Amino acid sequence: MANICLQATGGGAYKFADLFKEKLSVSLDKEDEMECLVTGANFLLKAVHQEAFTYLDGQKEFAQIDPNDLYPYLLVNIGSGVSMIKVDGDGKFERVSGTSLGGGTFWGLGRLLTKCKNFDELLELSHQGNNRVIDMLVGDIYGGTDYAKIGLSATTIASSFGKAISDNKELVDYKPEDISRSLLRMISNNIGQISYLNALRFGLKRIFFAGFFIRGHAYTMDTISVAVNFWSKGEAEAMFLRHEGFLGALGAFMSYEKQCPDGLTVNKVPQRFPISVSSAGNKIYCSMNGKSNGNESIECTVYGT
Ligand SMILES: Nc1ncnc2c1ncn2[C@@H]1O[C@H](COP(=O)(O)OP(=O)(O)O)[C@@H](O)[C@H]1O
Ligand SMILES: CC(C)(COP(=O)(O)O)[C@@H](O)C(=O)NCCC(=O)O
Repeated sequence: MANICLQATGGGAYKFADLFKEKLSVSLDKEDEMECLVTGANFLLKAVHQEAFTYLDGQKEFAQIDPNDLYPYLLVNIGSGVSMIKVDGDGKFERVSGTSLGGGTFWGLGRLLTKCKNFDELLELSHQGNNRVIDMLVGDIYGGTDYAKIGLSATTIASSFGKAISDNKELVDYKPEDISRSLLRMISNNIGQISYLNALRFGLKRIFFAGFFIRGHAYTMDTISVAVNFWSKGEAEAMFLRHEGFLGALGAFMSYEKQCPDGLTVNKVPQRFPISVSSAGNKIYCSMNGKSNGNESIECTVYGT
């Protein structure tokens, strides 16, 4: 069997390399995860029409991104954990921060606390939940009133899951949907806050949130947006990417160009839309056809030799 080599990234490219080789005779060419995330994000933000959008109060608004005025920005990738990367250009970046409280925390704690069998079920539950049942609000502490002097309204979460200490209840007394909702808010709020602080630290105006954790979920995006808005006192805005979960894969895919400059003719994107990233005989395609209505997916096809 011919030896196929695939560009791969992330921990899995290391963890499963032997398995791919043994079972499929496929070699994994390991591409750096941060580099791939940045390459993927830069490509999408420059080439895809209506890639970035804001999301607040259920309103999705596409952002006009000028490819010539993209940098610097903060890229926040929420996978199992969270990486925060300051991006200054193509291939120019620094991972400035991160947090271990990420998508894995939401899914892991959620699984333990609710017995949900999969991520989608847990996410779905959060739709119906009410976090006030479990979260301790400022009003719970201040007898129903705001703490206006320091800018905290009665409905602000004072302590995530804090009500569980005073309720004399057991886990079984809480509804899984309320637990899921509190958990989602806790994780999303925390990520939003740390991201904003890092943007502030480096004077970055734009924060793009991506990663498979987001999954276009309204409440997740809303919570992150509110957190960024709250902590920045309205100065900063969270932005999301339509192809949020595929930055790394896209970056790894695009590294074919770097790996095989002679054997592959990769066309530069001639215009922002429609996309025709690559064409290499019968080896690689990355295309998005037709007029954009904001809902297309990008198709990437890789053929081994
Ligand atoms: N169908 C799903 N199954 C499991 N996790 C999912 C799913 N959809 C979204 N997620 C979220 O994505 C996270 C993993 O993101 P991913 O980018 O794949 O991380 P990693 O790079 O660590 O593999 C999970 O921790 C979970 O929060
Ligand atoms: C180690 C990782 C880069 C791996 O990426 P992931 O698979 O989570 O997408 C990421 O989980 C991470 O940045 N964790 C946070 C570590 C920290 O800064 O505390």
